[in-house]
Amino acid sequence: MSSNNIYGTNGINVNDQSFAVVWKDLSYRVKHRIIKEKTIINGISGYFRSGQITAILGPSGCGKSSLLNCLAGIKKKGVFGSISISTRKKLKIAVIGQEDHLDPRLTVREALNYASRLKNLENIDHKHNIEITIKRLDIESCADVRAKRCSGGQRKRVSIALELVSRPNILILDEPTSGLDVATTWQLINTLLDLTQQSQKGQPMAVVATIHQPSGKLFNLFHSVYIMSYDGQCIYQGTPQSMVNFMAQYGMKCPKFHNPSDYILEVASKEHGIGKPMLLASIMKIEALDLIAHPYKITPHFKYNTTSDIWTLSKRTFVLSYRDIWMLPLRSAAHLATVGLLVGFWGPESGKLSGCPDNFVVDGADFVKTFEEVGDKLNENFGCICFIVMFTWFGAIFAVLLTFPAEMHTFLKEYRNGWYSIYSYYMAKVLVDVFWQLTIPLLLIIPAFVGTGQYWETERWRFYYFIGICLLLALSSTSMGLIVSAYLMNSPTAAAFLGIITAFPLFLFSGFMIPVKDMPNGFRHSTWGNFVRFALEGTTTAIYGFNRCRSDPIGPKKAPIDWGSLITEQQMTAILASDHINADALMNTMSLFSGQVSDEAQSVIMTKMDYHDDDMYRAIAMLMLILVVLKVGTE
Ligand SMILES: Nc1ncnc2c1ncn2[C@@H]1O[C@H](COP(=O)(O)OP(=O)(O)OP(=O)(O)O)[C@@H](O)[C@H]1O
Repeated sequence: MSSNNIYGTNGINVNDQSFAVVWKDLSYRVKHRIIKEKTIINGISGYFRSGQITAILGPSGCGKSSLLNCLAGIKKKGVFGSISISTRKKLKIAVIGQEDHLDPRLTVREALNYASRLKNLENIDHKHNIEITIKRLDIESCADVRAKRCSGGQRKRVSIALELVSRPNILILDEPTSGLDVATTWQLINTLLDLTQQSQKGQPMAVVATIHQPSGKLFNLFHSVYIMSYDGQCIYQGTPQSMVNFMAQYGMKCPKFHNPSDYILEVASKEHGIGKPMLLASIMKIEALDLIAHPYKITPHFKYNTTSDIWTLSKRTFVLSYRDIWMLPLRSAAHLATVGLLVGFWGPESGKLSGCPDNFVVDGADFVKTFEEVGDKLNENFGCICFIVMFTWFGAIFAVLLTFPAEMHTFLKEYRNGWYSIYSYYMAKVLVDVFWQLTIPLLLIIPAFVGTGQYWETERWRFYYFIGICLLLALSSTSMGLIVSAYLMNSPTAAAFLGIITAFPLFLFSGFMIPVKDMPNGFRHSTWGNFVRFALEGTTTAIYGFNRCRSDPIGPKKAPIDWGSLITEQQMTAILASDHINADALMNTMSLFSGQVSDEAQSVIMTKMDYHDDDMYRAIAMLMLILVVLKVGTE
């Protein structure tokens, strides 16, 4: 090994207390539409070690963030080469991305409290831990302020504090100084420097950060700098102080009074010609031949306390949901306002008619008129039930589509940093969601059911089944919302659009427009996955099925209708010849109606829609099945 070699075992020697991470011939390639494969990181080597802060610099788009993601294990696909570590001990890695993703609804102290409880497995004094962290990061002035009110610099510090509550061994930061003024940047880097010097349970911390164009003074603060060129290659690693000499060795003299970091960045972005970064990259490749890989692999290893995590996450999710100043009041107001519209539109008598024989046998009245009136009213009420079902679906899915994308980024950040398992997060979300889903939709379902005069007076169970089916639908739509949001987490507008668009096929094939039995084969089969169909089938059957005609309290029981006496042969001939009466529709409704004038009498709507009592149980079973499938999908 040559004496002036940057790498070499001396450079990264480690003792029992310290550790080093070494990457050799690391490449990162991604699929590309035109050139098939794009190389982002191009066979680079390097290291960082505990007790030091290593700054990664380079022109914009050279692959700094990609390198951090590879080192942190966030990127795995398309990563080639080796990343090794000098210790067998399990090290905690915390990654802080360019965006801080702090929840605006929590104060800094509250956020730290949840972080401390989620991240520390041991039973520690959380209050003490939080106070120490607040002092270390110098965020006393904003400790009791909600995150949205913190300044840019404070937000960066809070992000670091959230990770520090569990004392990570490696802290990886992507552009922690972006958007900060010179003084705040200086303060932040000094805080990071302090962290590397403070022992973490006997093990010093390693800090790696990408930095954009530091001042000369700031550049000299780093223990080690790692410079990348425009094409994802390494052109220098070492102390900032020795960089000028290193470059001068190869004919690249930093002009007097020129900031050395600016000069190497100019070289890195080929401002002084393409040959200079190529030359430095080749030299670094030769130097890296002496870089010795360590025997152990970095394997992010997280331990969880699932029960305690679910409890802490549930508390946090609950606090966040009721602190959302718009969502909860708006959702509640929308449900209540819709009840007003619904009752005003359909009226309190909407559900009174049963569609049973009693409705049609009115002494002295014109049968045809009565039948049409009853049929129309029943259809109107069927529309009312369909509206309740659709609103339940909409209300539940939109609440998720609009709120989840913001939470998703926080979840990903915390999950990747080992705060908790997906299972804990999911369970907490379900527990809290179920609470809201069992309460908010009820603001619409109960008053709408009672206000539109649906039948339940002597058979309360109809009411409970109706509510139960609507709540199952609300749970299913929430799960669907979670899946759509998760897939489209970077595009909440697309998620909301998809949410609106899916309403149409769900509604169209729910059986409201055309009874399922009358749909063409392909469409009919597709309705097996349509939870709106089953909710409509279940709720309608709960109201009109199960011998409603026998227990119908409206009017005294009448004798079965004698069609022959109601419509004489001459009348029938006249009906068939009439231009005013739609003979086909009349015959159709009459035939439906004649089917129920028996001991098995059932509401005409059941006959018309081809619903049977068992359909209610099938609807419940199908909604549960769809819910399970969607919940599995959510995971
Ligand atoms: N998955 C991907 N598919 C296609 N291109 C990608 C992918 N990931 C990164 N890139 C490209 O790789 C290059 C490096 O990206 P990266 O974010 O690592 O750069 P950077 O040096 O951190 O940039 P900046 O300093 O501007 O944040 C960019 O050109 C980026 O567009």
